[in-house]
Amino acid sequence: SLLNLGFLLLLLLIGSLVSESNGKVIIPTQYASLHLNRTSFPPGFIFGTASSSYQYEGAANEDGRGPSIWDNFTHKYPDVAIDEYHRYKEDVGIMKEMNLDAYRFSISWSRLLPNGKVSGGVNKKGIKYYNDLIDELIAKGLKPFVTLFHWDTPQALEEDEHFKEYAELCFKEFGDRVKHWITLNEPWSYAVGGYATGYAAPGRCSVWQKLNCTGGDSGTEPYLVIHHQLISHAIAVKLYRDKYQASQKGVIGISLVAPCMKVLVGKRLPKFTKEEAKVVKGSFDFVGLNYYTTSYAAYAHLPNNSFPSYNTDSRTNVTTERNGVSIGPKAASPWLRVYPLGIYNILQYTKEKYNNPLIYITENGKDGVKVKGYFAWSLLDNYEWISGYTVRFGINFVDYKDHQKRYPKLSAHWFKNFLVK
Ligand SMILES: N=C(Cc1ccccc1)N[C@@H]1O[C@H](CO[C@@H]2OC[C@@H](O)[C@H](O)[C@H]2O)[C@@H](O)[C@H](O)[C@H]1O
Repeated sequence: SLLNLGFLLLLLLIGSLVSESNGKVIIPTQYASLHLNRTSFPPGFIFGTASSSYQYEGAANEDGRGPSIWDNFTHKYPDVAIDEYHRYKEDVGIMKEMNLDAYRFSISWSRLLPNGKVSGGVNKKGIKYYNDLIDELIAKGLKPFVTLFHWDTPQALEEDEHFKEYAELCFKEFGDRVKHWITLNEPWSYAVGGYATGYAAPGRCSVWQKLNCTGGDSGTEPYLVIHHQLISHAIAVKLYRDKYQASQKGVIGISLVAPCMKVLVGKRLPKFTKEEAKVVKGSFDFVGLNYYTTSYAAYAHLPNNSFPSYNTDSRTNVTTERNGVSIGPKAASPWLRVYPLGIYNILQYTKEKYNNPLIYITENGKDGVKVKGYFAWSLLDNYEWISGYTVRFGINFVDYKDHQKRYPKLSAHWFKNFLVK
């Protein structure tokens, strides 16, 4: 089924990319004859789509939601996103219509805890929204896969850390029906975008890099942020395992992209204490892998007197081409090339290096290992962080000029037929 999953990703990517540009999908002949459908996958294999609260919900200042660092970073934009807060029933209907099995979404921390902490008050309307969404998914036969943190830190918390009590609130309020928890989405992206390059909220980096940052230290902060995210993740997993897993019978993991970082950072790399290491080690029932693309990496010499920065620590120059030849067909985003073999490679690497863990592809994906599920990013075109609405990752089109109306792209039709039970 590795071959099948490889072609699945390729066809979905081609379908979603080609159809958005000119409406026609030309599946190369060598794939057109593929009788690919869900029966090519093990029984119980989960097919879903993924989203996140800040990119989908909108209702940014409605029903008691507090500001997140992204509201701050984008100066209150987007208020609407794609309005899933008001249209979730319609969106669950689209998932049902597409024969999907599951929906991966994230909870807005600042919608539940507008001031970031339980002591600051729990927003009952926020609790109600997620109960309504979870109940609607289950009523339509879809499994909720819930991400606790998808980058939208409550602005009130920029100063300190209360992830554990937020996680406990979610386990208490939703854990009777949510059986798949993802603590963090891509801690690497959050730390690098937010603290090494400043391209993402809260927009910090070393001022000498001239990347429009107002403050920060790209040589130390990205590592501290990842370090504390991993500890927060592990503490939440320990809480779930100690207090909730026996009665609620769910599983908990983390969604990662796959950078590798060791010796080069030296003493700037924060150390885990013995107690911390004990809690972090093995703190997952499954690994969520987010795969988008693969790039070339060539050695890049760093002049001796350079200031330390995450951005140069790997001593590599990452490119999409080698000797003028692209690694794969261009996709909608400048950094994205279609390279299905990359998902095979990262899955095999994860299997061999991390003792063959259970894996869900939580954003775009593939197989050859214990892969239990595949979530396409994304169900709908949405607010794509620093690219706003200029790139479209949805397998359903959203008409931003006509009240966020949803329309299936050709890839949605293809996926629906692939998923017929
Ligand atoms: N976006 C990332 C990781 C990343 C970070 C900075 C630059 C490139 C890629 N990961 C996942 O990719 C998805 C697609 O990412 C888009 O890729 C193209 C970029 O131009 C755009 O800004 C980004 O949102 C996001 O919507 C999900 O929320 C996120 O979990």
